[in-house]
Amino acid sequence: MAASAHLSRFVDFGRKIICVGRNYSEHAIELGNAIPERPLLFLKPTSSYVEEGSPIKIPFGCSSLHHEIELGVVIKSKCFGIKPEDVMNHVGGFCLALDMTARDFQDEAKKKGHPWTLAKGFDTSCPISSFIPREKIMDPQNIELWCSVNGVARQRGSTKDMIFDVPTLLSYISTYFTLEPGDVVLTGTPSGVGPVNVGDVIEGGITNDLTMKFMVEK
Ligand SMILES: CC(=O)CC(=O)C(=O)O
Ligand SMILES: [Mg+2]
Repeated sequence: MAASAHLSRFVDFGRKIICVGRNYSEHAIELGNAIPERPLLFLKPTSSYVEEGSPIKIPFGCSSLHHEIELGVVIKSKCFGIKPEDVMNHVGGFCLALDMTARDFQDEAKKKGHPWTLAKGFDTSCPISSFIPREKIMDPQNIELWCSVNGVARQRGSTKDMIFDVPTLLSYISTYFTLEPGDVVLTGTPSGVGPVNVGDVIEGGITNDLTMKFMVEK
């Protein structure tokens, strides 16, 4: 099956998008958050997906939309309660994603102890790259991710610096959620997150490999 066909399958099937927060200590610190003792999870609806060629839209009432570049892991087979040493057998490949975050909504939710659903799950909050087959990424803990806005570097980080590595994350998630083909796990963002405005162009990439580009619109 062609790589792009695989991508449209996971979008069309409407599977889960499970996100990990605060998985890089520098990022947790830059936003004044504690380093988590276990993975911090939240969900995005599948209506948040946006592919290259379509814009990211600033949600109504948001005055601080932030980019967060992240490595995504695409699940290929159903599993539940899987050990870290076995869980990679259920990974079909990877993708690059932006966990677009309405930071003002999130700050308000955090203060009130409310969920992050609006801040993280609005339409177009999950821009996603083409599918990267598993064989192209031999070691998911040695990937350099970058993000720029209007050609100016904002984020650059290595997946070596994740607090919880990919097998640990997937195993933890599978303790509570059945992972299914087409599910995507966003593994958290390195430091350097920041605001974007109407007309900005966000580019993201994996060094020496894939790039993706998205315009920001009202
Ligand atoms: C503070 C956050 O928004 C957490 C998050 O999404 C992350 O990637 O870290
Ligand atoms: Mg994130």
